[in-house]
Formats: sequence, structure tokens, C-alpha cells
Amino acid sequence: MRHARPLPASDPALGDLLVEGLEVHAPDGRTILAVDRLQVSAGATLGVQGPSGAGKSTLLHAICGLVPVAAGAVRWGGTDLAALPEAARDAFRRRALGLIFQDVLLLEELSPLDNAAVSAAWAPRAERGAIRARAAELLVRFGVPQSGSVGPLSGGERQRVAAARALARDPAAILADEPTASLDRETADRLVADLLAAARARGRTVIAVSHDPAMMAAMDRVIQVVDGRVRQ
Ligand SMILES: Nc1ncnc2c1ncn2[C@@H]1O[C@H](COP(=O)(O)OP(=O)(O)OP(=O)(O)O)[C@@H](O)[C@H]1O
Repeated sequence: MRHARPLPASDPALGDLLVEGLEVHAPDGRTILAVDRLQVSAGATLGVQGPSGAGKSTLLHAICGLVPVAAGAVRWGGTDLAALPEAARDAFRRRALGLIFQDVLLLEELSPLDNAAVSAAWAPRAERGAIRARAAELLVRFGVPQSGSVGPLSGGERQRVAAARALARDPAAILADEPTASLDRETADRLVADLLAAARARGRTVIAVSHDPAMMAAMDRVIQVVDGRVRQ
């Protein structure tokens, strides 16, 4: 992987998230999400619940700059992600945000450790050792082997490798979409406990979409998304 300039270290002082007047439209122009105001303090954990098709994933994608927005602002501290061009949004996301999505895409030919430490590839040279060390530590904590290929890993183990990957660079905020969807109760509870403990220990923001009541119960605050609207 080649990058013109290494990205600076993750910024722990990213600040609060403030979403204002946000609108996301489908390609046919239909409004699929409209948020008047949503604030998440730096270091807080927020759960997002709601019926299927309500707009939860769209909200998460807008918050991390993965979908273009038709109107409004998505401010992380002083940066309005919605106002940035796509390349700058991508750079911001790589630098400041850790993503754990439902479809866990791992590099099949690499080991769990190489997958969890993959962000070292685009980090400045001086940070690479720390990222790899953190990735190794997280895999131990999550109970996943570091070596071998990821091919034979179970869905739950893959989910935990993805969580370690999201946390290894120590991002200022972690955004998760149904991180416990494919896990049994015990594994889900352990992942949530580990994820929140790791984030809280370092004052990191967590925003998680989930249908899992146990996960929602562990969050500082829970909002509902219904018909493309946020109910606080
Ligand atoms: N690219 C798109 N084109 C057209 N419609 C879309 C697009 N993306 C999302 N939608 C629609 O927007 C609505 C919200 O979708 P979204 O995936 O955000 O819901 P969700 O609450 O996350 O659902 P689930 O819980 O089933 O994952 C749905 O009606 C969906 O069909």
C-alpha cells in the first residue's frame, strides 16, 4: 500500500460529535434520514436502536462520512465531515475513527495479528510498533490466536479480530454496526464488555447500532431511530 504522506497519530482530543440539520437522500431523491440535532460528548457511549429499515446504518454511515449528505453538518470537534470532499473524509475516518461493521471483511491470506494491525500500513513509521503491540494485546484480551490464517476462524472470532483492528490504532471514536449480530450470548457479552472497557479506559467515544438489549443496557445513552428520524 502506498501513501503520499503518512497520516498523523489519532487525535485523542477530537471533541464532541454534533449532528445538525442532517438529511440523507436515496438516489431517487427520497429522504431516508433527517436528524435535527444529535450531540454525543467525547468519551460517551451511545446505543442506536430501531426497527429494520429505519435508518440506523445510514445514520452511522453519515456520522463517519461514508455517505454523501444532502444537507446539514456532521461536526467532530472543529471538523465538519459533511463539508469535506470525499478524499478528505476518507483521510479523517482513517485517522480518527475505528469501524466495526456487520460484514467483517478480513484479509484472508493474513494472520489474525496482521489483520488486527493492518492500520500500521498507513501510519507513520514511528507509530507502527505501538499499533502492532496494541493489536497483539487486544487479541489476547479477546481470546483469539494471533498466528495462522484467519480462514478457519468462527464468525465470533472474526468479529473479535475486526474489533481489535478497529481499536488497534487507538481511534478517538469507535463506530459499530451490529457488532454482536453473529455471536452467541456468551461471546457477544464478552465482546461488548471488552470493547466498552477498552474504549472507556482511554476515554474513547463509542456509537453502536444494535438490536441486542444487553449491549444497549451497557451504553451510557440510547436513542431510537424510527422512520428516518431520531428520537432521543
Ligand atoms: N443506497 C440506497 N438506495 C436506496 N435506498 C436506500 C439506500 N440505502 C438505504 N436505503 C433505504 O433507507 C432506509 C434505511 O436503511 P438503513 O440500512 O439505514 O436501515 P437500518 O435501520 O439500518 O435497517 P436494518 O436494521 O435492517 O439494518 C431503508 O428503507 C433502505 O431501503
